[in-house]
Amino acid sequence: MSTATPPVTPRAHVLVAVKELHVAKTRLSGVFDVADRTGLVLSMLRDTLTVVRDVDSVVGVTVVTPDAAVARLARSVGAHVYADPTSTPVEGSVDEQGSEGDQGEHGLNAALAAAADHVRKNEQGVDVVALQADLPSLRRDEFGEALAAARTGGRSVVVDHHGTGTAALFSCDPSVPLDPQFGPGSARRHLESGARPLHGHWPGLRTDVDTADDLDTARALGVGPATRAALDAATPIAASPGGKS
Ligand SMILES: Nc1nc2c(ncn2[C@@H]2O[C@H](COP(=O)(O)OP(=O)(O)OP(=O)(O)O)[C@@H](O)[C@H]2O)c(=O)[nH]1
Ligand SMILES: C=C(OP(=O)(O)O)C(=O)O
Repeated sequence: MSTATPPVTPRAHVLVAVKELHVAKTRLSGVFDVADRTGLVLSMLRDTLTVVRDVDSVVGVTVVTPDAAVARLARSVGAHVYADPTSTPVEGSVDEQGSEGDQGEHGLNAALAAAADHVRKNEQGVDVVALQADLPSLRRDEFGEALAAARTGGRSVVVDHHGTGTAALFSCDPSVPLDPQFGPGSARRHLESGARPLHGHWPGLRTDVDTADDLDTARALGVGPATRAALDAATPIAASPGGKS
């Protein structure tokens, strides 16, 4: 009789954080007005979530946000919603909301850490991933390969295409906190805090869009259908007569 331990089927829960839309993508304010920036953020989020939810080992996706429109989009593509514990609650019912106690920490990393704790409390043994929300060129096979590479243990990171930011942060050991340290220069912080760099040719996964140059890079790689439609509908400021602001 075999005494071999059956292989553990990989199970990952992906966290995607999005701030209030009206203050999103400020680095694109010279290219698009706030309406087009909002449309672009939502379309990139839709494309990112649509790819990720179809990856075999992904058993759940949670969008971490204080924004009601972002929450509605998340639910429309089958994601859960976790309201930022550090900002005004999302209108209407949310799946979960950070407690008042989280008010002591602020911003993105507090929100992601709180959401990761919540997911791990409810889904024993699941791997947790913090993934950027602005990956319009992300491909299913890339994310599947990165997840498989992360599963070799512990906490790991996919560095972005600039070599300074973080495209994705993984913790594949329930005893290892995700410990998100996103923000400018986050790749160094994640590596210095012990995350393993994951090496793979994943251009779509590594191309998060924050600047006009990033957008050109993503366009060259090819973007998802929602992002393509948003870009086709947008009016770049330089192209409009008198310039929109
Ligand atoms: N839920 C949540 N998401 C955040 C917060 N701060 C930033 N984010 C998200 O984290 C990612 C990186 O944030 P930033 O680079 O600061 O914001 P951005 O909108 O991408 O771009 P800029 O405004 O040009 O800096 C984006 O997807 C943001 O929407 C926060 O406090 N809460
Ligand atoms: C937040 C980050 O990146 P960006 O500001 O480019 O979205 C990051 O790389 O940690």
